[in-house]
Amino acid sequence: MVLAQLGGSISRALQQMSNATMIDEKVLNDCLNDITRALLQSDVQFKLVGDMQTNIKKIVNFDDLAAGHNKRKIIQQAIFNELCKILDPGKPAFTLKKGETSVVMFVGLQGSGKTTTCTKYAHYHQKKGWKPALVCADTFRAGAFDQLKQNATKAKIPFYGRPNGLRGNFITDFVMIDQELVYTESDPVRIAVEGVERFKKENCDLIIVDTSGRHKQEAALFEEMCQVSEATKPDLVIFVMDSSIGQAAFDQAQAFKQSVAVGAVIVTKMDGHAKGGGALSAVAATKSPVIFIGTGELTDEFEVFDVKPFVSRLLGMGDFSGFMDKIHEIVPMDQQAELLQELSEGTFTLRNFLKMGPIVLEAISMLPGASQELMPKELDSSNLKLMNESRIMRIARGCGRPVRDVMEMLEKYKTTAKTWKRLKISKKGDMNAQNMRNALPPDMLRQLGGMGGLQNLMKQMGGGALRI
Ligand SMILES: Nc1nc2c(ncn2[C@@H]2O[C@H](COP(=O)(O)OP(=O)(O)OP(=O)(O)O)[C@@H](O)[C@H]2O)c(=O)[nH]1
Repeated sequence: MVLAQLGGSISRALQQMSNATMIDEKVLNDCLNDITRALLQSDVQFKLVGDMQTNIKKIVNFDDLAAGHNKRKIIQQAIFNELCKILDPGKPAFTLKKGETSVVMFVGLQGSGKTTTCTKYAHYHQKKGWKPALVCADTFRAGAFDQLKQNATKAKIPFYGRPNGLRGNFITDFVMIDQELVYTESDPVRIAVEGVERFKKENCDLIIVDTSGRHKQEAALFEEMCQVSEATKPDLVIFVMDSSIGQAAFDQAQAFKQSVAVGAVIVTKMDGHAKGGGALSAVAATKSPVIFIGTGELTDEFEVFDVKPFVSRLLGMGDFSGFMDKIHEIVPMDQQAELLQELSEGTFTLRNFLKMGPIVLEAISMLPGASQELMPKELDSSNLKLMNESRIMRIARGCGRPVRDVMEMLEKYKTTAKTWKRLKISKKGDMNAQNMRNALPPDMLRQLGGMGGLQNLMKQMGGGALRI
């Protein structure tokens, strides 16, 4: 997972501070230096890091803190808040209104994942009862229209666009497709307007306009993007950003923000292993909220983004509400009672694991102490006793998959079952602080401020007990 390394480094710095017998200015400075180093190594912009350090020092002023104050907690909270501040501009994104047509335009650098994300966004809203449509105003990249057409067809979403003619010195009006002459259009403004008008007539309530990828150095393409925006008058412009973007992120994002009215951000490829700090800087540059993240190439590998649970997860403190949402999403209604029964007994069968698929690992990664950084280590070091060699070979032959795949699946199952057993969720689906305490590694519990800190955290995350 992107930012896993940064999250791990910050958690370790906090952990070291927690281990100190007394928190004084030196301990705080050491902790802040470690965090600063980790942020800079992850490509977070220098100025952002400097501001963060200054703000934390202002909040944690040892002269002002009376004896008896829990300095450890105040420092942790200040770091948490500062990380949230980078990602949260403090204003909500435009919300689509049912019964009205909204036009949403996607912009971003080349290859950031706009076309893929347009379909994900449309599909997400389609599932929620919207009537979305896709318009391909990317006449620059050969194959962009075909990609959108293919994605849209698969997701059963209406689309509009034309195969692109040649750009540059030659503009052709026709191309041969499947032995037929097809009229092409290379003016993205015209296509965007035609598409929006058509879908307005068809009473679509969410019209998504995909545009070409561009860099700030490409003045003509930036001008073209402004023209598409002026012509279609989008209610919301979404800046799509690849999470692996490095140091150049801040300037690029700022250039987009200065040219069109970026109102929200979607960060893609969060399933990768990039450092991710550049993406944090770019989000800050847009001063717009992140609304979704892309977690894979598939259409439903897309998550609503919430700042606090995300930062909490990044720091290894877990995202309980996200965990429960995921479980709710992946377990069919009619199977939930059976699963609850198993969870209440602290058991988790292989059958259940297979039913839920690999996505369960994603859910497990939201639990405290189960950071993405740690999980592969756990998987690699586990030894499965249940299955002997001949059984594994037989399963591999039976399903026509390599033995390695079977082994990998069993290892994943074992890790999942172990975490599940530790959690022991009640039959009603409650996960109370006591259960959590049992599930947490002792170090982590100390870092959260003991049982009291844990109870507070659970309150913040949606009540003392969370329901499935
Ligand atoms: N792993 C992963 N891959 C992604 C994600 N989102 C997009 N991709 C992949 O990124 C590549 C580029 O995605 P596109 O959607 O074509 O990007 P684009 O921004 O439309 O590209 P241009 O139109 O050339 O600017 C494709 O291979 C996608 O499958 C994601 O969340 N995770």
